[in-house]
Amino acid sequence: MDESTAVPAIDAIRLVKRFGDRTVLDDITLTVPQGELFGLLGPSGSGKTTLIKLITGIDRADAGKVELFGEPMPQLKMLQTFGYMAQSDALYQELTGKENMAFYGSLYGLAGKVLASRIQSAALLVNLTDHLDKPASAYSGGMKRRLSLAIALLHEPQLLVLDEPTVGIDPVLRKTIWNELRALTQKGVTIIVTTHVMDEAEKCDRLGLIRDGKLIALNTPEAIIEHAGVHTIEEAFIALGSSKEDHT
Ligand SMILES: Nc1ncnc2c1ncn2[C@@H]1O[C@H](COP(=O)(O)OP(=O)(O)OP(=O)(O)O)[C@@H](O)[C@H]1O
Repeated sequence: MDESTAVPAIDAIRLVKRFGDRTVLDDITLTVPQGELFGLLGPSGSGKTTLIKLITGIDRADAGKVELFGEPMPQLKMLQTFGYMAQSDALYQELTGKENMAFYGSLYGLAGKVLASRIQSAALLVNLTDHLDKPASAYSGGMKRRLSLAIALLHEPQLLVLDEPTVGIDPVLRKTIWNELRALTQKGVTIIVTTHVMDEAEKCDRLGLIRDGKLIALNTPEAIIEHAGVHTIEEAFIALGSSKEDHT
């Protein structure tokens, strides 16, 4: 491993985030090496999105720090480094799929033939090629998610930050997308993804289990299963990760 790949893609150190007097993230330390497919798993409200927002610099921590590729966050120049797919789609409803992609692509400095070819390949990946000329308002929820994913991929970032990317996407396409995510990591891209889908969690190189703002497990899926003394990630998640909030 050379010097540049030895720098972790994500280095989050002792992160604390409070909303009012409520501590939503409590002393989270997490290092994701380059090329890893890392999954964040946790009950609803456990703090996954908040952690993602601190990693991308969208929100600031009350304590602790985040570095991406050795650079402290937040930092404007780092915006080129990662692609972010938020939980809610930030699409222009009146623009077509292609126009949405062209708009976001231009924000990343893409233009001309390069932009056109990136739009085509990203659209192909998420199976939207035949729908590129429809307005986003005419897309289903799953199509909007796919368009958002395509946008996150457009500038071929070194790091992909995906907050529940496959919600509303059918199982066949989900599989295709996960195969592609794996292919991207094989090219050295780092991916951090939040998910509620257990078979997706099992595809990750390592998982972080969050509960009530604390990282309660951080390991490979196999090691987490073994440590919890169960047979599947779903059982491990229930054994380690269930909270009262989740059973209401
Ligand atoms: N801006 C905010 N102001 C106040 N509380 C917030 C804010 N953002 C998040 N929270 C609270 O922080 C906690 C963690 O929220 P977060 O969205 O990170 O959870 P999550 O694990 O991503 O949940 P889900 O799986 O449902 O998306 C929740 O209790 C939420 O209500």
